[in-house]
Amino acid sequence: MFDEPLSPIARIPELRWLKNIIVEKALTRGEYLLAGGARSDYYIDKFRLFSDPHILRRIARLFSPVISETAPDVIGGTELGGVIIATAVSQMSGLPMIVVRKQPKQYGAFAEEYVEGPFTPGQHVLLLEDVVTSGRELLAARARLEELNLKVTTYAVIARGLAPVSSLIQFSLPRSGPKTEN
Ligand SMILES: O=P(O)(O)OC[C@H]1O[C@H](OP(=O)(O)OP(=O)(O)O)[C@H](O)[C@@H]1O
Ligand SMILES: O=C(O)c1cc(=O)[nH]c(=O)[nH]1
Repeated sequence: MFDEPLSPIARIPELRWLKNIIVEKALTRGEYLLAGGARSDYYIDKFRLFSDPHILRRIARLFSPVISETAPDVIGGTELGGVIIATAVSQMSGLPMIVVRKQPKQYGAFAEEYVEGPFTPGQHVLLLEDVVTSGRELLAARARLEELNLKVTTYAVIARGLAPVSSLIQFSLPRSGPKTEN
């Protein structure tokens, strides 16, 4: 399915690379309000990663063992960053892609719908998110798909909080450094 599938062992240095590239390119320090309402003194600016085609492609490849293990019919992406990841993974895997909006579209053929893209009830969706902190956005997106009778496996690139969500890496800073306050 993939041009050069990564074995589980090969993934370990790749995950080290992912952590290093986050620190090098995407980690910023300051006082931030996060999507879930918590405050944090660091922020992972994921678009600094996804805007680089080489980095995005390499992140997408990290999902190849996840796809082999879960065998989804469709890749799902959460608005906005999850859609970028899902698109890259769809390109890599050849699997079709659907998107889950934060708010329903107000017009057009999909008015009032949260989910766009072709699917069949009963299909298995691998729903991808970029960064998970509380898990609220990802679980809301998952519920939207389940309402449409889809089976869902959720997976994030980065989990930075305590939410019980599978992810490529769990990112945290040392205790003496900045941390999220919930
Ligand atoms: O786990 P949670 O506490 O729900 O927070 C994580 C959410 O925060 C980010 O969304 P944001 O609105 O920053 O991202 P976007 O730019 O991708 O829309 C991220 O993409 C998740 O959707
Ligand atoms: O929880 C968030 O809103 C969040 C944290 C983070 O580090 N990066 C991001 O894109 N969102």
